[in-house]
Amino acid sequence: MFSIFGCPMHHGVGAPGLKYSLDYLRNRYENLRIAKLPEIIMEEDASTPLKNLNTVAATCQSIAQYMYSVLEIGKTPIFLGGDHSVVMGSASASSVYVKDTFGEDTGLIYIDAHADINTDQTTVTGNIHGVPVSALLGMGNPKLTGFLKEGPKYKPENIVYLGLRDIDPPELTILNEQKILYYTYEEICDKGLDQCLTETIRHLSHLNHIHLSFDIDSMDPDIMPGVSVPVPGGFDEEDVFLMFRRLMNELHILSYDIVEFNQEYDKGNRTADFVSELVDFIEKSGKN
Ligand SMILES: NC(=[NH2+])NCCC[C@H](N)C(=O)O
Ligand SMILES: [Mn+2]
Repeated sequence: MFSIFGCPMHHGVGAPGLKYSLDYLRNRYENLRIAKLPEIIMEEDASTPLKNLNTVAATCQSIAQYMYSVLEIGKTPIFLGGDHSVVMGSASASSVYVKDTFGEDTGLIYIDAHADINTDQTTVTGNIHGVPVSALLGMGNPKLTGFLKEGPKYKPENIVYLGLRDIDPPELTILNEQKILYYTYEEICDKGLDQCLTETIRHLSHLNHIHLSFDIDSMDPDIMPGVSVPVPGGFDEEDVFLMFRRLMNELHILSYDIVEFNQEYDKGNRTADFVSELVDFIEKSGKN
């Protein structure tokens, strides 16, 4: 059984459209009349380049607690953003739950145009949705590395990225230093998506639990314009359904995120409709 819930996080990027985008989905689609966790607004100080740090941290902590309780009652979470900073809450919950319950590590599949692996030392924008993966690795500001439990939540060898096409230079250094497996969109076009999925599946097949985090900006903004940080090129609908179908059939997916839908930039509800269809697809394909 699935539990679908969301958080209209926007303080990780500061795009105002994200504030109402989750409500837009909730009002428009019957399958998305979902539980909603609020952003928890905190007092901020100016001691860090990370914008809205205390607010994002408090909100991620509440996401992590809610998600952990969903996993505890045996449901499969499908979590809707908000900006991608929310993955620090959701993916932390999956990792801590799996460690507490089975004593095992969790894997992370990150489908995104961006690597989101800056730190407070490397970020140019100061937007926290650009740093969550380093936080999950235990790097960067300590306010972002202790959700539910102190310390790293994922090992670099248990992470795979699919579809990167906008990597900041310091992010490339971190990806290579950490020896994280990543497929750029260009490489996927060269090799073929099926081959890259086969390799992804092989790389993660030793894991019994995987968190799948899907950023809509991994898709071509000409097709899916409703995102805050569009990058030219990217996946189409068919690619995304193929990825989800194979990953769901051939790996053990414990939990899902779908993030970064921004209604302000959508055209003719194309992106909104797709979010609803993707949730439907996951629910129908899910074996549980
Ligand atoms: N989840 C996203 N859309 N992330 C975009 C990050 C963009 C850029 N790399 C930054 O650090 O700000
Ligand atoms: Mn992202």
